[in-house]
Amino acid sequence: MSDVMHVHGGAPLTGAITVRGAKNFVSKAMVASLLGEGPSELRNVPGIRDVEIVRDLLELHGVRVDRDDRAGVLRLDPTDVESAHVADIDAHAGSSRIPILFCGPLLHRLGEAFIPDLGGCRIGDRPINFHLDILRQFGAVVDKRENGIHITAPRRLQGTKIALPYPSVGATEQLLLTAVRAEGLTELAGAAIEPEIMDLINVLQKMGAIISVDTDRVIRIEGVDRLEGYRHTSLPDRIEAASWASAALATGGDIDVLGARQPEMTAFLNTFRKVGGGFEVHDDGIRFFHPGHELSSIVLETDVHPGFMTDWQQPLVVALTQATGLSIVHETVYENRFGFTDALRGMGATIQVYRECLGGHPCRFGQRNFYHSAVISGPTPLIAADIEVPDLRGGFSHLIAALAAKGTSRVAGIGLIDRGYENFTDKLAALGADFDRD
Ligand SMILES: CC(=O)N[C@H]1[C@@H](OP(=O)(O)OP(=O)(O)OC[C@H]2O[C@@H](n3ccc(=O)[nH]c3=O)[C@H](O)[C@@H]2O)O[C@H](CO)[C@@H](O)[C@@H]1O
Ligand SMILES: C=C(OP(=O)(O)O)C(=O)O
Repeated sequence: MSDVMHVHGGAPLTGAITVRGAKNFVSKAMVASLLGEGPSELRNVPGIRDVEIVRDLLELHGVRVDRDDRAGVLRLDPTDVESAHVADIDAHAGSSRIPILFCGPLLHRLGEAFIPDLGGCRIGDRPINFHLDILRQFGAVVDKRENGIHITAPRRLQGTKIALPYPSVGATEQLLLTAVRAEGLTELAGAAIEPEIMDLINVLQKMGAIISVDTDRVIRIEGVDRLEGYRHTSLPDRIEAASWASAALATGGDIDVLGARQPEMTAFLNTFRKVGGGFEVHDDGIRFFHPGHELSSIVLETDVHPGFMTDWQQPLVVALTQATGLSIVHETVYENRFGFTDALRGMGATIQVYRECLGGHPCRFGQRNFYHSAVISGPTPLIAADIEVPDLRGGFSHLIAALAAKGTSRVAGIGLIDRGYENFTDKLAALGADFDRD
């Protein structure tokens, strides 16, 4: 399929679509299957590229993967896990953030692992220093190579006490996937507590792990000698759900997001309401709609859970171009997540980015050279343009902008969006969008 879409915008998106399992959970649960003695079964798995990447990596390590795409079921059998050939793994360099999470499970099973350089969205430097510090504290030896890292465990990994300088999602998952089979107790202070992490803890507990989570971001794990396979149904993708909600608002539409759930989206729903968006939580999902009157400008800071998630920011900014007055958005999780606003400016949006922390609280990126605050002045009608998709969420935001804009936009690099949005062109068609993807 072509990587270019021609979008004939200017009409509201209306109708119902379904979201399935969360990109940021399913890929981790797939890695967790490596820890089990027997097969695991994961349900509500979306057909996105990140799932394919992790499936390939698991297969390269000897995991047998059977899938039923329609039903969204993956069966993962790690009985014959073996070291993969470095050259094969190397081919996955730059593909996603997930390979670094193979460290703990592979060290427990094989005593060594080669991890290719990571990919994922280029929205900041995204170092892996917390991950490596954690692994070293468990007793692993890390050797940096040209295209990745080689990591070994000269003896069984030992439980340890760690405090994270920032509640990193990936580093918390690294710790969980390593501590569950390490010898003795592990305590993590300053842990991330995103819903996807809580669902990973559900999976690990089903496998036989002993994990407790305190309300003060402290997680304690008692290592065990053996874990079994699991059967689990993924929580829904709250980022995809919020993306469609923002699309409804930006295009003046009405989208029923089947599968979306309220508990993981509290912070988003509060903000959506403050902007003036309407929503209705029902048994099968959440319906999001434009209220038919003016939208309100807001002041917003992204944050770790339970705050307003950074991955919700880019789609919502498009909707804020249609709100009356000045909105301020302070991005505190990534230092470089406003690059996508260049294209929006080219489409008629009035958005200025600043180095200062404008949201109210100083963050790690203040007084440095990072344009991590944005002021959006609206409402401004959007006009069609030629756009190049920069990353996953920025790309979806550009699509929303093209759908809201009158005229025909050419959106290139659309394949990047497949990494995290299942069948998005079918869903757009179901919502009445007018486009060609040749
Ligand atoms: C696949 C996946 O689940 N991706 C999500 C995950 O990314 P990911 O797990 O990569 O994000 P982190 O929570 O680790 O990153 C948060 C911040 O910590 C910094 N950091 C992180 C690790 C480290 O070793 N050193 C360090 O400095 C990062 O540069 C960033 O500024 O959580 C992010 C925050 O909710 C989401 O935006 C991503 O969608
Ligand atoms: C930043 C994201 O993903 P990743 O960590 O996979 O790059 C995202 O999903 O918005």
